[in-house]
This record gives sequence, C-alpha cells and structure tokens, in this order.
Amino acid sequence: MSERFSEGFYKAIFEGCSDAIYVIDPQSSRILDANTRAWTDLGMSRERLLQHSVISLQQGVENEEHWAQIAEMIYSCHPQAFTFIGRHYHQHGTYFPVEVYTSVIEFEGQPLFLSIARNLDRTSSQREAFRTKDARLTYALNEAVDGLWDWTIDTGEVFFSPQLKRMLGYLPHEMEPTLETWSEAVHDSDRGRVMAALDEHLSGRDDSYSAEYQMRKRDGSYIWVRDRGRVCQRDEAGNPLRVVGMVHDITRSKGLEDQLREQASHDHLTGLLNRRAGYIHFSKQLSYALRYNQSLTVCLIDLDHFKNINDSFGHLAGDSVLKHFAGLMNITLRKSDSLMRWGGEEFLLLLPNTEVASAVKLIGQLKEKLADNPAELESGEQISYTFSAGLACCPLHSQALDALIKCADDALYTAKGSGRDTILVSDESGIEQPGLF
Ligand SMILES: Nc1nc2c(ncn2[C@@H]2O[C@H](COP(=O)(O)OP(=O)(O)OP(=O)(O)O)[C@@H](O)[C@H]2O)c(=O)[nH]1
Repeated sequence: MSERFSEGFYKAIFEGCSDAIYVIDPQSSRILDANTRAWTDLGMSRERLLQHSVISLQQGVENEEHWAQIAEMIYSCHPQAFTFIGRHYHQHGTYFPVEVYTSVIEFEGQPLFLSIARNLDRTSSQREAFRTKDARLTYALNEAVDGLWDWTIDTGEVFFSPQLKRMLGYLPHEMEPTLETWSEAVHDSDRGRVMAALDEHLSGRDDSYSAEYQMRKRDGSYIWVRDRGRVCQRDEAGNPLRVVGMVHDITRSKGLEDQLREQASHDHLTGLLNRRAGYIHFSKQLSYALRYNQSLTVCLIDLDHFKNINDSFGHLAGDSVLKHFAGLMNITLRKSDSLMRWGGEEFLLLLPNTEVASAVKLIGQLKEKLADNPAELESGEQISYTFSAGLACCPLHSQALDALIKCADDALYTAKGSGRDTILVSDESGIEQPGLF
C-alpha cells in the first residue's frame, strides 16, 4: 500500500466528510465512533456524543426491542445500504431532518453498522421537498414501510420516496424523478393495463387508482407490487394537478398464491395436471376442436399389474414408476399434447388435431419407448412395465366430453380384459376394435 494511503489519510477522509458518519454497535445501538460533522450537527462534544445511542438520538426509535427490529431490517438489506428519512436530536432539544444510509461492515470479525447521515436542513432541494409536502405526506415519508410516490402532472415530475427506491434496489440519489422512470420500470406485459387504470382515475371514472403489476428492480429482476393512488390536488376546473400513491411489495403473497394455485391444479407426485384441472383443460380443448373443426383424440392409459410393482418393490418404488412414466411421456409427447393424472395409475392423454390412426401410431411409439427405457430405482434395480390404452376421438365417437371419456374407458376395460399391454379404439357404436398397432 502506498505511503499516501496511510491510516492518517483515511482518518482525514473520515473527519473531512461533509456528511455525518457514525459507527454503531448493532446490538445496543451505541455510538462507537463518529466524525466531526456528526457531533457538530448534533451541537454536542465528541465525548458527549459517544455516550449516546441511536435510541437516544433518533426520533421514533423507541426502545431496545424497536432497535432490534430495525437492526434486522438493516441486516436484510445487506450488501446494499438501508435508507430512511428520519429526525436527529439536537442538543438544544429540537430535531432536524436527516437522510440516513446504513450499511453493515465487518471489523476484526465483528459486524458494525456504518451510518452516513445527511442533514436535510443543509440540503436545499431536499429541504424544499420537505417544506412543500403536507404534514400527512411527511409523516408517510418518515414512517411508511411502503414506497411512496408523488406525481406533479404538468411538469411530469415524480417524487420517489427512499423506501420506494430501496424496494427497487436503488440508492437515494438514483432514479430520475420522472413519470418515464416509473412507466419504464413497469413490466411490458402489465404497462397497458396499469396506464389504463391510471387514466380511468384521472378522467374521474374511478374514485381511485389501484393496480397490481410487476416492477423491474435495478438488478433487472422483478417484484410484484400493489400500487394505489388518488388525485390530491385539482385546479379550479377540476382537472387533476397532483397524484399521490403508495406501492406495497406483494411478491411473497403472489408467490404463495401461485404455489397454492399450482398445488390445487397439479398432482404433487408427477407434477401433471390433476383430474379436476384436467377436466377444465379438456373442456377447453374440446371447445377449440369443435370450433375449428379439428379432431381431438382422447386416450386413457392404465399401467399394467401396477399392484404387483407395489407388492414386490414397495410403495416408494411404485411412486418412482409413476414419476418415471410421467417424465418419459413428457419428453416424448409434443408440446400441444397434454398428459394428466386421472387416478392412481391411470392417465388421460389428449392429442389435439390428431386422427385415430395417427393417435394409435403415436401410442405404439410410446410403448416402444417405454420398453426401451425401464424405470430405474435408486438402488440401481430396473423395473420394466407396460400399459394398456383405450382411445376415442372427437367427432368420430362423440362430441361430448363425458361420452368421449366413457368410450375411451370402455375400450381400456376391454384392452385389460384381452391380456393387457394392448391399445384398443372405441367404435362409434361403442364396440371396441383392435388398434392398428
Ligand atoms: N405407489 C403408488 N401406488 C398407487 C398410487 N395410486 C394407486 N396406487 C396403487 O395402484 C394399484 C392399482 O391396482 P389395480 O387397480 O389392482 O391395478 P393393477 O395392479 O395395475 O392391475 P391392472 O390395472 O388390472 O393391470 C393399487 O395397489 C393402488 O394402491 C400411488 O400414487 N403410488
């Protein structure tokens, strides 16, 4: 290291910094060290300052329990800085506004908080923002967990609160304060809908603006937000001048919602659509086929002697076989085909735009594929198995969903009765004929 960058050099930077710097004990919130700007801003001596803690200096940090919650939030923001607007105590008994960035540093194996506090009384633009906002807004800015925005329509200027910036992974000096910054951050697939919702409110058709959408973060990833706003100022003719809103991060609840939806519609073992969701999917496919005059082949597949597999190798091995079958079919079938778990060891396969002859050929190929690829257990043991299938086709056998399933089921029953490992096609009169395979 060059001589110039000695300890004294860093000390000079620390002391010369135009913002207050505090080194804080994450456990107790005690001030361990601070630069000259810190104690002069607070109107006290350095010695006096070192007797204080964040709890005694920061308005609104009530007690150790409250501090522990704040400390947890700071750790959760690591490696980025935790930012907030707050008020610092002055020796004279008054408070002044500050914008504080706190990051976690490590010194001699111990975590420490490093806070850089900018005195907003000295920062003209921020002071302006503070003075022009009404009390409610100032309160929300200080206290809200949600991000806040304030749009002045004629200038197109948008104030983004530090909390909102933090939510999106930006630092306080980042994010151009314009409407474009916001609209560009809204996901392409949501933008039209969100803008329409905003227009509905601005035009007076809706009482307030509300939308759920995805917002791009600084690192390019997206979060889900619930955004709600309202016109808070109008001109004499009633035209909106200013709109204020709050953004709440709902990524976690969206994730849970998706998970629940997935669990409700999918079989947990194979990941295939379950019977309930399969019915809905089937009826959509059938409507599509009828509307566009296409054939749709329905195939009920049942694994042969599956009970023997469970009895010989155990239930877990049976589960592995079911997963193996679903996996093998998934990689073999076309994207437009869909395989669902219809029951225990029974599957329903839908083949859109497929005539009976091609369907039989395809199922024959699936059989060959299965014969060449037995299931392999964790122990390395291989299990060969076969299936039987019953086919029915729309419009050949019926145009009704339940009737198609019944035809396929009857054909499957006969296939089982005729020795298994067989494909049978229903005929229009309900009498099954041997498949072409
Ligand atoms: N391991 C496992 N077994 C299942 C599951 N669902 C159903 N089964 C079993 O599958 C077996 C089906 O038995 P059966 O209906 O007699 O049919 P099979 O032995 O395949 O005989 P055929 O269909 O006539 O060829 C039963 O023992 C069920 O307990 C599952 O999710 N996992």
